[in-house]
Amino acid sequence: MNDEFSFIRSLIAHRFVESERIEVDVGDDAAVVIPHSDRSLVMTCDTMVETVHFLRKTMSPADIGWKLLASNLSDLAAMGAVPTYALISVAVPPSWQAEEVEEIYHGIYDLAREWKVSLMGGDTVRIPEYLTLTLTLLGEVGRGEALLRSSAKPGDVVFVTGTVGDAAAGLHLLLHHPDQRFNYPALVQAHCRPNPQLHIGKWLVSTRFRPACDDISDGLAQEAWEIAEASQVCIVLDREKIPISEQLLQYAKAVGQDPFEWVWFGGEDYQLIGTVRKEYWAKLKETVKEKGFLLSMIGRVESGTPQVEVESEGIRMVLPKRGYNHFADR
Ligand SMILES: Nc1ncnc2c1ncn2[C@@H]1O[C@H](COP(=O)(O)OP(=O)(O)OP(=O)(O)O)[C@@H](O)[C@H]1O
Ligand SMILES: Cc1ncc(C[n+]2csc(CCOP(=O)(O)O)c2C)c(N)n1
Ligand SMILES: [Mg+2]
Ligand SMILES: [Mg+2]
Ligand SMILES: [Mg+2]
Repeated sequence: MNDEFSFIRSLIAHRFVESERIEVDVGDDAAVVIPHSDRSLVMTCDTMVETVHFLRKTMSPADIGWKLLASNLSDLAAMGAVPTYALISVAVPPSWQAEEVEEIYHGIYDLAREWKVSLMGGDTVRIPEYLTLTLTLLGEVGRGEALLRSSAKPGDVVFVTGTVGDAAAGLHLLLHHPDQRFNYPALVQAHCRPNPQLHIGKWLVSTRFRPACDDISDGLAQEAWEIAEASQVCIVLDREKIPISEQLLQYAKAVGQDPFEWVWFGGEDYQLIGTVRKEYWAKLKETVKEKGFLLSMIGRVESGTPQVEVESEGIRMVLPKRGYNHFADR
């Protein structure tokens, strides 16, 4: 890598781009697109830093690219939005080769193609030590239709998509028992190649039930707390109803770990947690089967102190407001 500009050309050479609304493409000082006049613009941004979000031994370059876009798509899914355009900033240290960064872009493009996200530009700089990637993602949702953390109401049902805790168990496996990776493919997949729940987010908007919604990046407990606080309600989760995968239970047993540590506090599942009026839940559940989505009822919303409680065998306890926190040790 000895020329910034030819490096950028090689990165964007294979990009996915599909839009009739592009007025000025990559190559000028900024990109220009024509907005949809009748839809609201949704904006989000997430960063991945080597040593904090990945190590060379936990994820391949293509996995890193995939997950960078997936974590952003997941925030749009949580808003019920449809993704459109992305910008990527890469800060490359001397320890990373140009070809490896190109591999990262292949991972990004694989997922971008799936969701029709057009890469409209970015920035490329050097950094002394650790690879750092930031993706900014734009999307759209109907006016006033975005799903909010603040719309949970007493009486609502709490739901979650997929299974939770797998990504954290996968990380544990890749760090401590990498030789076991082929025995627990779902855990490795959950950590390295999460699937953002955009179909479900979009469908939730289309029902017009106005559910509350949040994506699980920092852990089920943390995200449930975020809904409880934003909506000023008490969320009561039923421990026995939390969807946990067979592989997570098997792996936890094999390595003598408490599965619930990953389930509650692990994070990076990129599933959705939300709440919806009780009378709409039955209707949701019907459609879910037809569509092949995995959606589980895991609790209820009550009035009272804004917090999260867990109920198990008739005993209720406050679930600690804990999850992944970048500054927890400061
Ligand atoms: N440095 C920042 N400057 C401005 N706004 C920020 C900054 N960091 C976060 N935010 C905003 O704060 C809110 C919460 O951010 P947060 O990063 O916790 O969301 P998230 O992407 O859902 O979580 P995660 O980062 O765990 O995926 C968002 O609206 C986000 O845009
Ligand atoms: C090597 C390594 N160590 C720890 C973790 C766990 N981890 C890092 S960031 C994060 C929360 C989501 O990030 P953010 O809040 O920035 O979106 C989690 C659970 C990892 N993935 N890799
Ligand atoms: Mg964030
Ligand atoms: Mg989020
Ligand atoms: Mg996020």
